[in-house]
Amino acid sequence: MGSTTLPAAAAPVAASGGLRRWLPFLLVLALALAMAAAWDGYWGVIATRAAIYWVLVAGLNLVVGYAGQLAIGYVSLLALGAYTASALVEKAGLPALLALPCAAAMGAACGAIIGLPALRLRTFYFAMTTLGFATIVTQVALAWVPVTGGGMGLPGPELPAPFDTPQGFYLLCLGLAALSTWMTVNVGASRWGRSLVAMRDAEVAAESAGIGKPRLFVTVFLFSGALAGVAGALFATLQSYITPDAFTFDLSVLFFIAILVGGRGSVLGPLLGTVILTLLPEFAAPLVAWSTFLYAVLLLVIVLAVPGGIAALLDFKNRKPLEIDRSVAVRPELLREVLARHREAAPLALRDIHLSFGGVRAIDGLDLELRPGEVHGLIGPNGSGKTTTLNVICGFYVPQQGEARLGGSPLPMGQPQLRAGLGLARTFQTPRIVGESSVLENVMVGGTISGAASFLEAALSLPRSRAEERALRNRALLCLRAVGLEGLAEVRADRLQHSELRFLEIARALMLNPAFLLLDEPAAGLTGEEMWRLGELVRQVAAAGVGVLLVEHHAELIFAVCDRVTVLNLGKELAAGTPAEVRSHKEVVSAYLGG
Ligand SMILES: Nc1ncnc2c1ncn2[C@@H]1O[C@H](COP(=O)(O)OP(=O)(O)OP(=O)(O)O)[C@@H](O)[C@H]1O
Repeated sequence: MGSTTLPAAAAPVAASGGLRRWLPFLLVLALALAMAAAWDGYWGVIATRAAIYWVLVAGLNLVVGYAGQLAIGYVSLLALGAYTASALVEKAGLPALLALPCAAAMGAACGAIIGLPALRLRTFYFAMTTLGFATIVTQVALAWVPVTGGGMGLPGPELPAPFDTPQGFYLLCLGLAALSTWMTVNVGASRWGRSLVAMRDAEVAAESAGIGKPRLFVTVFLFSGALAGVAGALFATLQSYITPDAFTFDLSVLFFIAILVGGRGSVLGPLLGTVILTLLPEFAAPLVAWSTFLYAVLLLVIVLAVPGGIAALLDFKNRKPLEIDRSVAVRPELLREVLARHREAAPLALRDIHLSFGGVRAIDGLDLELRPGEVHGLIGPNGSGKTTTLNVICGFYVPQQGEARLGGSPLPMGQPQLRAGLGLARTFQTPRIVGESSVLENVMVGGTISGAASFLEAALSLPRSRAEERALRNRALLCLRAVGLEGLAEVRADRLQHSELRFLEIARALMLNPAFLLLDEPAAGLTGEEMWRLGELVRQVAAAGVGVLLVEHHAELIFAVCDRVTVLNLGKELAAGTPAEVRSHKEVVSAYLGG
């Protein structure tokens, strides 16, 4: 049996936290502190502006870079934070330092409002709603003269000592920027960050892992809105006087492009992107009227030349070549440990399921029972309804008729994100993975629902969140060892071969400690040897008490590993029984197996 030799790039998994993760940020912080020591009035203002912009971009990065939402109108939240703080200080006499948390609260509330359409709208449609919101904020700022001062504007809050000098204010902004960085790095490396990226690149896999979009998105929009509100209050102080003209569309574009230039799913990249874009106009002062044009050119260059942005340029470890001739060596004996906790053994049954797509009867009165500890094969010609059946069980399709039961309870139709909690795990006909994340991170997504730490606990890296992350990581490594991929744990998943992606998906599904494992054509694209390793793995999963549904075209694999087989034809059961019974069934032989 071959083995996955460790490539240089995939040296044993080192703890990814620690100094290595923080070193680049500490370097940037040291430079920023050196700036405060050697204070220069002109560059000091620019550095202060960069720090303020970063407070906003750090939160926006979770929305745009991690969750992949095109939120291009975030200048509106900057404006709301600025006006909230300025009006509270100027009109209500609130102390300036208390105005900061009020601006954060306003930003959070409006951030959630901006974010709600993202639950239904995608790509440009969502982008347009954020722009629409920005227009509304500007119009209200112009029209609501008693509070905002209209076109005349308002003085920004004046902070008390020690923040009333340019250096003092710079250090405050720097401190808040450092705090935002620390929190967003923590979030990015937690199950919250992985869930956002999984929603962005593999939504159905995320839902199958039990990740609920509404709670995830609302939390992240609240957080990023709060940071934008704080940035707005600081911006108002920096400007000393605010009018609606200060919150231009160019500023919104700057925030957005800083993330694209920096690279998706990274914090360091967008941080450097923000610094570069804040400095750029200073070096190109004569071209200030061309700033929008320059941003557009920069964006085009990045998209065409370095689609992964600064983060991709800095990703040295994924540049090293992987060994080409590598094979997956499964270790089924580890499954006893992976699947140690047994759920209550109960069958999963479909009764009289009917599902049509327009005139196409994909499933036509199907009964099917999956039993714990058995491998149940589902075979049939192309288009016979195998994947549709799997999607009904997983809640992605709602049948027009029939019911599903898990043990004694009805299985709710639809709601795929609730299946993981019921112990149903699956793989996909075409592997659904997050290409830009590491193999280990992809597998960790499968265990998301085992975590209980809140978003805030993750952001502040509190003990429960840290302990859960450690446990999740160790379990993911164990699952990877079981499927023979531990040597590739730190490699970007999109560098894997097709067969490795199949095993990666199985490792991710095993993270759930499932009661039922549903495999959709897991042997497609595998070599003969890999297919038999897969068969060995599947048998051992069932031996651990898990019910397996194996949708396959490889008849020899099905007959070798299944306890029972159902053959579908045109959405109906053509035959069912033991492999020997099905193999000798006349109609099966003529319709599917061939003479
Ligand atoms: N979302 C959909 N919209 C419309 N028709 C669909 C949809 N999903 C499946 N179908 C149709 O339902 C029928 C069953 O498809 P299904 O994918 O379940 O077959 P299958 O047995 O898994 O085939 P294969 O072995 O090729 O994967 C096919 O005629 C297919 O075209």
